Amino acid sequence: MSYADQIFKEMCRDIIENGTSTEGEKVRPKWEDGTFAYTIKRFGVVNRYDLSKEFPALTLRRTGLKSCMDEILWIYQKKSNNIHDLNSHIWDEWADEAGSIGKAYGYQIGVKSHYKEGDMDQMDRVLFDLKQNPYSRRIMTNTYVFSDLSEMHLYPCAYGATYNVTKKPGQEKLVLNMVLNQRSQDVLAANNWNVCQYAILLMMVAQVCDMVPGELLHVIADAHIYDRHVDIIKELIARPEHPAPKVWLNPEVKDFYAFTTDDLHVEDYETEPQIRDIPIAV
Ligand SMILES: Nc1nc(=O)c2c([nH]1)NC[C@@H]1CN(c3ccc(C(=O)N[C@@H](CCC(=O)O)C(=O)O)cc3)CN21
Ligand SMILES: O=c1ccn([C@H]2C[C@H](O)[C@@H](COP(=O)(O)O)O2)c(=O)[nH]1
Repeated sequence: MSYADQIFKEMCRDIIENGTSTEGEKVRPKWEDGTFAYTIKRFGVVNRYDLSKEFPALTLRRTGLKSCMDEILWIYQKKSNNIHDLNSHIWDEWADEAGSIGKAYGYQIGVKSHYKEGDMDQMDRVLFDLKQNPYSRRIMTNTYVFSDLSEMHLYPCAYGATYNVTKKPGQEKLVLNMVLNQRSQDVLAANNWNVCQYAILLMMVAQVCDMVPGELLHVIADAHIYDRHVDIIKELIARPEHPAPKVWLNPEVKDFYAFTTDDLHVEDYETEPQIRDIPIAV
């Protein structure tokens, strides 16, 4: 059975049983009808996924893996902050008339910094370091740039990815691991979405650096279930589980900038029915 389902079920039970309600607190997001969107929240959730064992897709309902990858390419490969470069509509509510979400996500990944080897943006620096100095403990991206927050339409939620390489005795290739730091997580709408996204990013980066993907450690400060999602979550975690799907990338791709969603292959992804029209707090 998919390990991601078990982690998800345990996390949701923990939030419902041991979390606290934000009702009555001053909260930011609202539902479409203007009422405040309260949550049950749990501070400090840490989940660990081992990509060498299986891909961390939920089978309790289907995660749109191609759409996940499309958003991750939007941020880390196209380095775009414009929804016209994205094939899904998940960011529409946060875009202005020109389609921009402000100086968030992809914009920050594309900002160049000066290094002694020359000027590089955040993603190029990660690829450079992993190839030149793989055992460095300084390989990361960060989109939570304080000086630009006032120009972001939504502050980055999954804001930091730290890459860390391990050398396993007897194993030919180096293992690439990642810590994903997230300050805020809408568990129903985006937990498995974010997990699968960064799993795919880790697989892409490992492949172009001739490494194998290892562990993805997901650190969440505020893991929450919105009030209008609680009953949906209760029904979801009562569902049966299926085995994890087989997910792989086209092995021919050796350049990070050459990947497209056509290079993602998914087989045997058996799931419980999709939940349509999940309300999103804006
Ligand atoms: N309240 C809230 N939750 C979020 O997850 C979220 C935000 N706001 N704001 C910015 C982005 C947008 N995100 C979203 C928005 C919508 C879906 C959503 O409707 N997902 C559908 C499937 C969409 C698809 O496959 O194309 C789902 O069934 O989960 C997911 C993530 C994640 N982020
Ligand atoms: O990748 C994402 C982006 C957004 N979210 C969720 C987490 C929160 O529910 C909202 C953002 O609201 P804040 O008040 O800024 O925390 O969006 C997510 O889970 N994953």
